[in-house]
Amino acid sequence: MENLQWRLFPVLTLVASFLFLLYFRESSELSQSVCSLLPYDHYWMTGKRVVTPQGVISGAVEIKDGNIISIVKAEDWRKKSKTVPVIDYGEAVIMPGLIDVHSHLDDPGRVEWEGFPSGTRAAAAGGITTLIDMPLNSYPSTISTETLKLKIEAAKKNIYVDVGFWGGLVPENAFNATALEALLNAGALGLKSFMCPSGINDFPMTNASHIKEGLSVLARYKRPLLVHAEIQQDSESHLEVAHGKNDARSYSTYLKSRPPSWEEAAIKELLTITKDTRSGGPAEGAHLHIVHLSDASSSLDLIKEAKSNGDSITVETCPHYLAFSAEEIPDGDTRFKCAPPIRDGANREKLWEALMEGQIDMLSSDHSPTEPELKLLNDGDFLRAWGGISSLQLHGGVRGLPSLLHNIPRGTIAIGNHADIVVWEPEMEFDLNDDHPIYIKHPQISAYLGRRLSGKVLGTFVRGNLVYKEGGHAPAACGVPILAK
Ligand SMILES: NC(=O)N[C@H]1NC(=O)NC1=O
Ligand SMILES: [Zn+2]
Ligand SMILES: [Zn+2]
Repeated sequence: MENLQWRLFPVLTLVASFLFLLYFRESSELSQSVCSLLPYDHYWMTGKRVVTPQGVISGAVEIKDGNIISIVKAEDWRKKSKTVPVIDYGEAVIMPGLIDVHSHLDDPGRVEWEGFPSGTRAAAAGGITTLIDMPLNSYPSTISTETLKLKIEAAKKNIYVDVGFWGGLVPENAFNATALEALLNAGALGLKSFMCPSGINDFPMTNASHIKEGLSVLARYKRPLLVHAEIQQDSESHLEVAHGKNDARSYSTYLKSRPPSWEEAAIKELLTITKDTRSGGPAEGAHLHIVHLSDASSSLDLIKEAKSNGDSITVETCPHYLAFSAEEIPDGDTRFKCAPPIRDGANREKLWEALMEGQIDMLSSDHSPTEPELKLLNDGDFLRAWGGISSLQLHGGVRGLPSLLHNIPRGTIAIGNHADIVVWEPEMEFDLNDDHPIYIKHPQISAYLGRRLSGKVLGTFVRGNLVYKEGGHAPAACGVPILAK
C-alpha cells in the first residue's frame, strides 16, 4: 500500500498501441491570469526526474501558450540564456498528467453525489489532467445528442481539468444506428454499456445483440466500446446469499454474491463478438475495452488469449483492486463495496503482475461516488449499500494510458504536445486523515481515508495553466470539453 504510487510508475512507459482517429476541438474564453496560479504563460520547468518517451532525464521543459515547445537535457540547459521565468522542481518527478478514462461525476442531475466542480478539483489535486466522464449516474444518462448537450453545458466553466464524455449504449438506442451516429457526431468519444444491472434504473443492461450492433456503428468511427463485463450466474453460493442465508454485514457474503464466474461468463460472450474485429474480419476497425477487471484468473487468461489471436481488445483495472484485498475489508465497511468486488490477496498479486507485464493495458479510477446515506455506513449492509468506490484525488496514481484517446496530443512530454503535466514526489508519505484537504464532495466515503499513502502532488498543469498546487486551485475553472469529431 505504502508504495502504491511508486509501484505504478513503470506503467508510464507503456505506449498507446492502437489507432483511434479522434480529433478534438476546444475553446478557452477566460484569460490566463484567472486560469492559472502562475502569472505568466511562457516559462521553463526544470527537474532531476523528467519523464519523457526516451526515458527519465535530468533537464528542463519549455512551455509557451499551453504547449511544450522544447525539452533539453541538464548539460545543455546550463549553457542556455534564461529570458523567461524558471520553476525548479529539484528531485520531484515531472511527468505527463494522468488520464482517467473512467469516472462518474454525476453532473448534471445528481450533483449532490459529486459534480463537475468538486470532481475535477479532486482530479487536479490527484494529478489528473484529462478525465473521461461516464454516461451514467448523472441524470439524464448520456444516451442521445440532447443529453450529451446537457453534459457539455453543465461542464462549461465548471471543470478544472479537460473532460471528455462517453455515450451510453442501452437497449433503447442500440438498434437505432441513426441515433448512435448522431451521438457520435455530437462528440461522444465512444460508448459504454453494462452486461448486468448498472445500479441506475435509467441505464438498463445490454445483451450480446445490442453490443454487436453498437460495435458495428463504432467501427465506422474507429471509437471504442467500453463494457462492464459481469453476467449474473445463478450459482449455489449466489442463490444462498440471495435468499438471505448469510450475514449481510460480512464482506465475505458480498464476495460470494458476485463470484469471478460472472466476469468470466461476460468476457467469454464478448470474445465471441470481438473475433470479428481481427484484421480482415467483418467488424474490423471496432475496438472493445473491458472496464475494471477484478478477476485475475480465468477472465484475464481469456483476454490474453483473445489479444494473441489479434482481437482488438484492451482491459483496465482500478487502483482499489491493487490497493486492497478482501481479507482486510472490515465487516460493515461498505466504503469498499464495488462491482466487480475486491477479491483476495492472491488475486491482487496476480493483477499487479499482469499490470507490470502489460497484459492489463491501463488503470482507471472508476470513481463512483454517491451520497453518504446510500452507503448505509451505519447498517453496514453490503447487499443493499451503493456499489461504487470513491477514490478520485486519492487513487494512487491512476494511469489511464492515452491509448483510448489516440491522436489527441496528450499523454507524453514531447514537443508540440499540450503541457499537461503533473509534478509530484512519489516517496513523500502522509496520513490521509481529516486534516488533509480532500476535494471530492463526500470525503467520508472515500475508501482511502485513514490510510497512510505515499506520493504527494506538488503541481498540476493543464495546457500550461497551473490549475492546482499544494493548498489550492486556480481561481477559475478553465478546463475544456473534449469532443470527438
Ligand atoms: N453505476 C455505477 O457507477 N456502477 C459502478 N459502481 C461499481 O462499483 N461498479 C460499477 O460499475
Ligand atoms: Zn462498471
Ligand atoms: Zn464505472
